[in-house]
Order: sequence, then structure tokens, then C-alpha cells
Amino acid sequence: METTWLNTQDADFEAQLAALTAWSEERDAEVAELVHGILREVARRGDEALVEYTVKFDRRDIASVADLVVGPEQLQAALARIPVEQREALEAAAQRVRSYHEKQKQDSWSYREADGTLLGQQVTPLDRAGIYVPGGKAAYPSSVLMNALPAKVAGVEEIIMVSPAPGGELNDMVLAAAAIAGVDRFISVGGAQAVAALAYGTDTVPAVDKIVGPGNIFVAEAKRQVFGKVGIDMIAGPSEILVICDGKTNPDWIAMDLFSQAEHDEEAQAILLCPDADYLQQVATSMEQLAVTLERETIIRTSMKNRGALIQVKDLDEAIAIANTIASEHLELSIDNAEEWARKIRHAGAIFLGRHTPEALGDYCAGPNHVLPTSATARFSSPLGVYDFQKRSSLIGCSPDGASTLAAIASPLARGESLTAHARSAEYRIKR
Ligand SMILES: NC(=O)c1ccc[n+]([C@@H]2O[C@H](COP(=O)([O-])OP(=O)(O)OC[C@H]3O[C@@H](n4cnc5c(N)ncnc54)[C@H](O)[C@@H]3O)[C@@H](O)[C@H]2O)c1
Ligand SMILES: N[C@H](CO)Cc1c[nH]c[nH+]1
Ligand SMILES: [Zn+2]
Repeated sequence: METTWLNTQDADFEAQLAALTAWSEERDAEVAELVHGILREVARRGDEALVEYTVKFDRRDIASVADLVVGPEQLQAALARIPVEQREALEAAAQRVRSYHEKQKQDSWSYREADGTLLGQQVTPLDRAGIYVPGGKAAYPSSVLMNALPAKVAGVEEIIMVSPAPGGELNDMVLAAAAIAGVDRFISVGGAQAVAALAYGTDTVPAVDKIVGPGNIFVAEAKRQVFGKVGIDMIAGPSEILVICDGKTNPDWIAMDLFSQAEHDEEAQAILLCPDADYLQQVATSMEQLAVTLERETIIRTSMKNRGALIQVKDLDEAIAIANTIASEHLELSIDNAEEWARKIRHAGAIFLGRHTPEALGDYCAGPNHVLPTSATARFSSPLGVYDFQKRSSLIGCSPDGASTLAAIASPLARGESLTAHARSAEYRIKR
């Protein structure tokens, strides 16, 4: 299988690694311009532009925007129609995801100082959240659960879901997952045009307060560009996996773990770091043998060729240092004492501990969220969580004595800033 082979002992290793993990600036600029045009048109022409782009990019044969609205009865019908095995799996996954996220819920808090002043933080959910569920190259019922359930746990009043239906085919499991998760409205649109509709609002798609969820580069760029008009969770673009293996895991397992993310997208990234050259060769052999057994062989071969790599490292410490530089969306530690090694990881969206924890289990049902920061943004972003759907307001309630004490501090500070109204406003409260 064609992929990049690197060795940290190569003189130009750092430059090669940087080239492998960077996005092409030219491609970035092209995508940014295209997306900017789509956003502008949807902001200006609303539903009309939404329909035009959906016909163009999703090969939909639709007469009006009404054809894109999927009603609650359709969600319930899909839930009733899917095989019982799928329904039970969705419900089991939903249960696990919900209970994991319950632990993230933040409550309001306050305390009273000795002079009676009250200070605190009031936590409130968003009024309306827009969730993007990808659907171009694969359908993602699991992403419905991962997006919607934390919003539900947070107490968001209204959840608007968008997801494309290429060729007009609605996926029953996606609809069923939306029913299970309690999505309020579903409009089957995708790409930058769907993000624009959620950000600016159209006659059919209500404007939301925040847009969350993963997607391809067009979706990720659109979210970046509408940030400020609405909130966004993070940049969750094409999937990534970085595996650190000591050479003692069955090579077939590692090959398939790499493929599990490579099969998402030609732009996905799968990288293996290992100190054992023979083992890297064994994984390469497994990859060749296993790829031909997979439906998405072509996507896998393309992503392994363009963005994949097998890298020989000096030792596990060096592998950890590289992992912290790459800051991958998913990091598998297929090594002994994984929990101990994990303490050295500073940047990763999710860390999978030990040989028996393939990333795929996290994608569906372990409990933690699978919407994770990509493109090294794990340096400053976190997994999607309940906290993304909660806001905080500060609470300050001064007693007469407390106001007097604080005003004595505020007054000289305000005068130091030459903000006399501030100073006098505070001084009125000083007890004489
Ligand atoms: N980071 C995460 O948490 C996470 C989770 C699940 C999936 N993913 C990633 O989400 C992505 C899903 O991508 P997808 O393509 O399957 O679905 P998608 O829904 O993200 O994108 C499909 C949409 O892209 C638009 N589009 C496609 N080609 C276009 C073009 N040339 N110009 C303008 N718009 C275009 C179309 O409007 C289409 O509806 C994958 O990269 C997958 O790896 C990430
Ligand atoms: N691995 C994806 C996140 O990068 C999530 C997913 C959904 N279904 C399968 N995988
Ligand atoms: Zn996946």
C-alpha cells in the first residue's frame, strides 16, 4: 500500500512530518473563497440559495425547500422500521453516551462573604443549538447521538439538526437516532450552505445561537467563517488517528485501527509510530492483505497515500513527544502500562488506553464524545461536551457594607483610568 515511510533519524524528519500534517495553503484559500461565496448567497437569498446549492452539491431533485424538511412523524416511522438489533444498539449507545455526559453537567454556584455580599455563577443552557451531522460519504447515526445528547443533558430548549441526503436518500438509522435523541427539527441539507442557514436563518431554517458538529473541510471552514455571528464548538474536520505501538499488538489489529479512520475520507489521516522496524513492515503487509477486503478500499488507499505514514521512532518517549506535536484527534496507546504513559500526553482529542481499546469503540458507544478537535486544534480545544451547550453569567449582589468596602477599592482605580462616572457611581455607595 502506498504511504509515507519516515524515520526520526532522517536528517529532514521534522520538515517531512510538518509537511505531512500541514494543510496546503493554496487549497485552504480555494476552500475559503468558495465557502465565503456560499455563505454570502445564503445570507442574501435564504431558502432560494439553500435549494440551489443542495441541488448542485447533493444531487437532489427537489422543487422547493419544503422537500428538505423531515417531520417528526418521519423520525418516529424510521425508528419503528429499523431492525430491532439496530434499534437496541442505538438505544444502548444513547444510554452510555447520556450517562457519561451527565457527569459533565455544571450547576450554578454562589457564596456569601462575611459582610453579606453574594458572589456566584449562574449556569444556563443555550436557547437553540444547531447540530451538523455529516452525511456526504457516509451516514452517521452515531454523530446524531454525540451531538444531540449533550445538548439535551444541558437542557437546550430547541435542537435543530441538519444533515445532507446525497441523491435524496434519507438514512433510516440517522432518522431513528434523531428520534431517540429528541431532535426538535431536522432539515436535510448539508455543507457550507447548511451552516450558513443555521447562522443567518432562512424562512425554513431558524437561526441558532451555536453550531456544533463535525464535517468535511467545507463544513469546518464554514463554521470558522460564521464564528462571531454564532458560537461554534471547535474545528472538527476530517478524521485523524495516531497510533503508538510497541510492536507487541497483533499487526492486523493495528492495520485495521488505522483503516478505521482512513475510511472516513480521502482527507483523513492515519499515522503509526513504532520503534520496531520489522513490526512496521508486518503492519504494512497486514494493510495490503486487509485493504482488499474492505468496501471503502479506494478511499483508504487515497488517504493512506496522501496523508498516512508509518514512522520508525527511537523509543516510546520519542513517540510521545511526536504525539504532543501532532496533537491528533485520536491517539491510541497500544502499549504496556498505557495509563502511565498517558500522563505524558498533553495534546490529543481522545486517548485510547491499551491494546484492547480500538478507537472505533469510542466512535460508537464507549460513552465519551466522538466529536473531537482535528488539525492540531487539540492544543486548545476539547471534545464536544455538555459545557458547549451551557453558558455562565456572573452574579454580584452587594450588601450596603459590601458595597462600601468595594467602592473604596473601585474609586481610586476608576480615577486612575480617568473614568470619573465610574468613580462617582461607586463613591455614592460609600458609607459616611
Ligand atoms: N472530527 C469529528 O469528530 C468527526 C466525526 C465524524 C465524521 N468526521 C468527518 O466528517 C467528514 C464527513 O464528510 P462527508 O463529506 O462525508 O460529509 P459532510 O456532511 O461533512 O459533507 C458533505 C457536504 O459537503 C459539501 N460538498 C462536498 N463537495 C463539495 C464541493 N466540491 N464544494 C462545495 N461543497 C461541497 C456538500 O454540500 C455535501 O452536502 C469526514 O471527513 C469525517 O472524517 C469527523
Ligand atoms: N471517527 C469519527 C470522528 O472522527 C466518528 C465516527 C462516526 N462513525 C464512525 N466514526
Ligand atoms: Zn470513525
